[in-house]
Amino acid sequence: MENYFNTLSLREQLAQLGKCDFMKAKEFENGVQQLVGKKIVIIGCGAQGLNQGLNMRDSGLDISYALRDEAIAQKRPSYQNANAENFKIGNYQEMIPSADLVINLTPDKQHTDVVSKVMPLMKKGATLSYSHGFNIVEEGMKIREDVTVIMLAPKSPGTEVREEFKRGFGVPTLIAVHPENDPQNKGFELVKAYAVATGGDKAGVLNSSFVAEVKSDLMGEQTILCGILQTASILSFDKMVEKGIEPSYAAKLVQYGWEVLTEALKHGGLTNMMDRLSNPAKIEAYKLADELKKIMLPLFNKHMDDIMSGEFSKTMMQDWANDDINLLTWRKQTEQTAFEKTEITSQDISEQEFLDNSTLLAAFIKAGVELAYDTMTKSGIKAESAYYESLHEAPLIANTIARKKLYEMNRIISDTAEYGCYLFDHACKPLLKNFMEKVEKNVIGQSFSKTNEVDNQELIKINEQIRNHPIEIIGAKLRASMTAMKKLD
Ligand SMILES: NC(=O)C1=CN([C@@H]2O[C@H](COP(=O)(O)OP(=O)(O)OC[C@H]3O[C@@H](n4cnc5c(N)ncnc54)[C@H](OP(=O)(O)O)[C@@H]3O)[C@@H](O)[C@H]2O)C=CC1
Ligand SMILES: CC[C@](O)(C(C)=O)C(=O)O
Ligand SMILES: [Mg+2]
Ligand SMILES: [Mg+2]
Repeated sequence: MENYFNTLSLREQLAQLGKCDFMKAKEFENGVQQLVGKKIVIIGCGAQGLNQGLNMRDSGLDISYALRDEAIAQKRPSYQNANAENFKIGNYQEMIPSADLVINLTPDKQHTDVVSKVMPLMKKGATLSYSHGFNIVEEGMKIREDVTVIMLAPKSPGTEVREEFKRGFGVPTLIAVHPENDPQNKGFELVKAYAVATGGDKAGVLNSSFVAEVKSDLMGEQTILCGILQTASILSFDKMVEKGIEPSYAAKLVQYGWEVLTEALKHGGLTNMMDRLSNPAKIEAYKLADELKKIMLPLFNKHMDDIMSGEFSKTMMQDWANDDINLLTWRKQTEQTAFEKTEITSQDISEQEFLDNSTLLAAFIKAGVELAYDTMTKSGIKAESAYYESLHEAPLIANTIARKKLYEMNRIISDTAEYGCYLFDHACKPLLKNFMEKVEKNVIGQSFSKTNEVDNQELIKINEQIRNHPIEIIGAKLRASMTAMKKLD
């Protein structure tokens, strides 16, 4: 098997990377009809498997689970997840031959093995689905010619796929049909119905390609979504403690600060998030973000280049072949950080106090979102996709940190995202050493506004620059169609 993207001509690479059509509500008029009465079998019942299955069943579809024999025999968490929700469960031999749609929601590392086992059992003309295109694009997996291959990629952790659905909303979703596997020309209608069943149509669906999904998803998760949040959490916590802020207060400020800031981001973009700061703090956050962008640009470019060339996937697959030695070591190290181990204070912190005392966190979000968006769009990824993959998803990841810090984020995201997040984090922290040495507690841990005045002309210029960044333009357009978006409880 060879990297599919690298086998394409440049023309075809650009065409697939640039495929990204924002779908109108009326294109979903048929609802879930195409899947009603079809037997849908999900393989794996983890972060995506469980939550997509629950949404699809609530949408009136026939959902059951195929688990590997040992998961059933040992009643592993996947079995317990499916069983507790009263889903029908069986092994591959029992479940796959009668399935019309098989949804592979096992970890990316397992896809070649799982798909190779499942493919001979699939009935003629059935459909196989993925939620991330790594196996097809980076590993070059070939699927039987009679099988239709589709992808529905929620731009969200699995837990939030469910939470947003329960709120009557959804998460932005990329859908695609693999051009090499659509023998009956039915993939598009099926995957549209699948998007309605998971709730994606309420938040925004992009008709995209496997290639565009993989290259943008890997970039978003490694940089702004998980990498930046991890790096900035650890550095900000350590800085506060070094400057004498009570550790339990510092831990709480970081754990929940991301959620407060990105809730403002979700509803009104960077403009609204920055407007929620005091004017002196906004100016300071803007300046810090500018510095951060200069320092981190080469790292963002490196991640994008390595993702595009296949270098990233090659090194991660070497780790797979090496029993995940790097992933497991880095996971353990993250569990041992002082931020992770510090109990949070029971003291109440008001929403405004979170905003006032987190100028540096706001700067990290602004720098990370704009850099991720700019790097992706300069590499051929479309604006809508880059927006979902940076700004819109950041709050959904922040929700996981608010539950149980970085442990929860890294547990909920895919192993692929977790690996890329650590890779970024380890390269980023040393780059930020000099920057962090200059940081004082007036930008993290305490309020900036008390001691500072505002130059009106400077503020006007900064407001204009924040509002006119291209991500704010596309964001306002996309959010205008998110009429069902709800605020956090
Ligand atoms: N995590 C997320 O939120 C997101 C994930 N995705 C994509 O969704 C897919 C699923 O990821 P995710 O939900 O994180 O996966 P998980 O890590 O949650 O694992 C899913 C399930 O796979 C089963 N599994 C593990 N190894 C095997 C194997 N060798 N054979 C069969 N089953 C196995 C596990 O059950 P058991 O070990 O009990 O058999 C587990 O319940 C990936 O392609 C990922 O990139 C896309 C968007 C977001
Ligand atoms: C951000 C990580 C992710 O891509 C996701 C939740 O969307 C993943 O692979 O888990
Ligand atoms: Mg993703
Ligand atoms: Mg991912």
